[in-house]
Amino acid sequence: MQELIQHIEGAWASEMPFVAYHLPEAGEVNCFFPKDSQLRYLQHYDEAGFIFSPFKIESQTIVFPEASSEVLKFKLIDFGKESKSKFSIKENPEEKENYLKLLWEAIDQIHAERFKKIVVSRKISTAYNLQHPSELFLKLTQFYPEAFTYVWYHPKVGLWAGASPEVLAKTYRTQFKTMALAGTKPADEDRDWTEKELDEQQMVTDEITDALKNHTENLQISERQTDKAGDLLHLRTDIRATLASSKLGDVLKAMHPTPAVCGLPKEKAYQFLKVNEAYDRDFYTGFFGELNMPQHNQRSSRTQNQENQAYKSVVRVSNLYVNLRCLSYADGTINIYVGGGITKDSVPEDEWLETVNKSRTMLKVL
Ligand SMILES: C=C(O[C@@H]1C=C(C(=O)O)C=C[C@H]1O)C(=O)O
Repeated sequence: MQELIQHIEGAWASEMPFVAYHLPEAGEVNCFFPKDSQLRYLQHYDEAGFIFSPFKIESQTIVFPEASSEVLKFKLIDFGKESKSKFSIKENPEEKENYLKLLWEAIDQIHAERFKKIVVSRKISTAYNLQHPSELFLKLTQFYPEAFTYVWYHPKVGLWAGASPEVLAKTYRTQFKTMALAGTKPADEDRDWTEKELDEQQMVTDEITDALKNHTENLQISERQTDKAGDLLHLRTDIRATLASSKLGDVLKAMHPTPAVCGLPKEKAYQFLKVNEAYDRDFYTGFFGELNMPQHNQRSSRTQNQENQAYKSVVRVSNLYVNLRCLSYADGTINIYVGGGITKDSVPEDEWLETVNKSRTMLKVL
């Protein structure tokens, strides 16, 4: 653990890129330390490494290639540091008014039947002196063991950190998994899901299923369930399929941005957001994670004349998550990114409150 902290702090102090991450419920932390600070972009989805992809489809995906990085694993130890942060941000009335205006605009457009759903968002900025990214990362792993937690840094981009509950794509050989995640309520709110929330989540399931139809076989859709993400609950449907002749890159192109983070119809919603959201989402609602990284499986095989014999197989797997419940940091400023899905039944004040609740996921670790 001490070694992990030293590695992260060493890279940070010498302004060298790194990523440290923890997959849901995993026993270890993985890290990439690229050997130089050149910014590399992904050319093809056959490459192996850790990728960091922005929301905008026309922008390039950054890769820390496996081949030119030091790739390390560290055992994760529960260090029992449950100290909640006292850090808070005062509500800014002007920010609230602007966001309510954006929400009304989105609702008006839905009533005018331009969209069925649109996910609007905002950025909350505050002065902050981030000294130790390893501390931030370990708190994330501690508070959100069920999420994909990470801290990512490149000197030419800045630092990002987060705790994402949302799988975009997992692959194991030809097996493909994703999920439709939508609908939000506080975990301590004792109420049923509303029609609005159920409808909103169904739209996401239908659209993802549709996008996958042309690229996969054997589509399987699970029952809908409630999923906990920090202090929030979401509705979730798991979707599995077999990748036929299509490659992961084609599937991602068909899926991203899903209606969990953009809207329906996709292209119109995307254009609306470009014009009406008064800031650049950057990597928020993009995706990130392991691309074609080796997974070592140890199995025992009993062959005809032999005793049990252990053998190792290596399978290349991908684990990509949507970049939600995240923050960025550069030059003494922290930005927390939050949004929510708007449908015809949305109430602006409730949607504002939802973003306030979502911001707590990151505020807790500051
Ligand atoms: C957009 C965000 O979350 C997404 C929107 C949700 C919603 O509208 O209920 C729920 C989960 C995510 O798919 C966010 O966390 O910023």
